[in-house]
Amino acid sequence: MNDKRHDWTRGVYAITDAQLLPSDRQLIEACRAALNGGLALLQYRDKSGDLSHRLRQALALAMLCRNYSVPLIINDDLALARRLRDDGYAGVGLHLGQEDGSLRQAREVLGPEAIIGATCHARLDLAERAADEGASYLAFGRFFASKTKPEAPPATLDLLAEAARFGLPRVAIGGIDIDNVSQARNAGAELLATVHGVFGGEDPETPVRELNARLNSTYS
Ligand SMILES: Cc1ncc(COP(=O)(O)OP(=O)(O)O)c(N)n1
Ligand SMILES: Cc1ncsc1CCOP(=O)(O)O
Ligand SMILES: [Mg+2]
Repeated sequence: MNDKRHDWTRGVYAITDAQLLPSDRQLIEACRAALNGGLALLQYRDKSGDLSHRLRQALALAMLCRNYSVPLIINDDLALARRLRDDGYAGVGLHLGQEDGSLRQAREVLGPEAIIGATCHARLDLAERAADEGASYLAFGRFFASKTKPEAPPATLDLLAEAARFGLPRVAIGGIDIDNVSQARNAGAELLATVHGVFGGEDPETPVRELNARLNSTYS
């Protein structure tokens, strides 16, 4: 991470989706537009299982994010995050769900500076364990109906206030869009993560700017 001024702990956290962005060109152009709108974090989320495809796309996104001083978060894949950091992309981090391996081990592999996020669903016990194992942020949700993961377990917004005790940035995820982003923010989320809220339309820059307009005045 080469720009100490970028505060990744608050704002819009966009997550890519291969169904919405099927080609390399669509992925890069959409992420460039979203970054122009002002992202706190960008996550590359690929479920193809094609490791060469994943490496090619992740390298392109790591180059792009470095130009904007925005950390790129790799979903699921510790080896890929490690490869990118070893290749000089110091801002690259990792997001781990409950089925994606040990956060403690990921912290040992990636070192103390890497951003490593954890899925906590609607459970404070998972948040406590993740915090103990070295998580950089805690993700809760889904709070609203999700087009991307309708099957994700539901959570209620009061959970976010309870999660303040861990002293880590709180991420809200699941159906986050311009109509409910203020609700999630006012409930305590510092980071607002979304797939369709940013990449579901034609031009990602506009929704990111609109989300930021709702959020910026709420941070002291
Ligand atoms: C910021 C953020 N929060 C939650 C998730 C979900 O992770 P996970 O439960 O591992 O599910 P998949 O996204 O891997 O299908 C996330 N990716 N990012
Ligand atoms: C990855 C993930 N984890 C819980 S909900 C979700 C999907 C978020 O996508 P959307 O913002 O389109 O609901
Ligand atoms: Mg996962």
